[in-house]
Amino acid sequence: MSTFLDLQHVNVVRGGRTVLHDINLQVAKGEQIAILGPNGCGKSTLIKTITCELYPLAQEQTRIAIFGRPRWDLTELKRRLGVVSADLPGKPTLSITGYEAILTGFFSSSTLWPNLVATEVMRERAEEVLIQVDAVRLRDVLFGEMSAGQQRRVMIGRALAGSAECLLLDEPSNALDLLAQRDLRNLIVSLADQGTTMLHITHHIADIIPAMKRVICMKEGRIVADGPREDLLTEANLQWLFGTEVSLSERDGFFHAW
Ligand SMILES: Nc1ncnc2c1ncn2[C@@H]1O[C@H](COP(=O)(O)OP(=O)(O)OP(=O)(O)O)[C@@H](O)[C@H]1O
Repeated sequence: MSTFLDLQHVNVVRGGRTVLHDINLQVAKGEQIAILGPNGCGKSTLIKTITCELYPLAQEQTRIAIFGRPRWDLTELKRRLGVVSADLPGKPTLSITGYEAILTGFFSSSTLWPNLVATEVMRERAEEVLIQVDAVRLRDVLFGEMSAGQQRRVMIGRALAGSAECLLLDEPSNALDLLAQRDLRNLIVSLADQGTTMLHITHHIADIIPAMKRVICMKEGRIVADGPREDLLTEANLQWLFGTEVSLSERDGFFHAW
């Protein structure tokens, strides 16, 4: 199986402090992985390192390869990686429709600026994506008038439109109500069924869908465990990871923690 990501001995500094320590991580194309860890342990920093928004310290042993390549044109990399977070997109996105928001994925832009002309092929693909992410009803709704759950759905469509080969999901279910969380989870299940490579950061254990067979645990800037979900989604491990009492139950392959 070919490799999506290969990080070796990666250290990242932010604000003068090392926040990622000696990260070693290999991800094959087609894998679906959950990343868990307490606030501030470096999960988002890891995603930003993969998207080349942050760079590791240049050290002798450090290696970073994304889709097998150490160097990237950032526009091309942005197209091949679909990042979806809970952050509100910029102001220009708020006044475009769901359909237009999906089209912006082809240009990695925040809106359809006048110089960006969508081809017929792009338009057809955007219509397909609306169906793929079950957002046809949001086609003509202004992004700024959608609920947070609807916006997340369209943002996943935007990421997929540009033919992203890997989805990097950074706590996309934050601030969603129970129904929107479930809808988003179902969408992630269907994308996993289609073989989409995914790295999914979440604080909601129930978001770690059964297809995510590999779980990575981070603590204080380090990967402290990387293994099968059945070994790591245990009360003892989550208690140790988060430093608090955790009760866990399982139903239909989904875990619930409280
Ligand atoms: N812009 C920044 N400048 C300096 N330090 C930062 C910056 N952003 C984050 N950090 C620091 O980097 C460390 C890792 O932060 P990061 O956001 O990657 O953690 P996280 O695991 O994603 O947290 P959370 O679960 O709260 O989103 C933290 O100590 C944080 O304070």
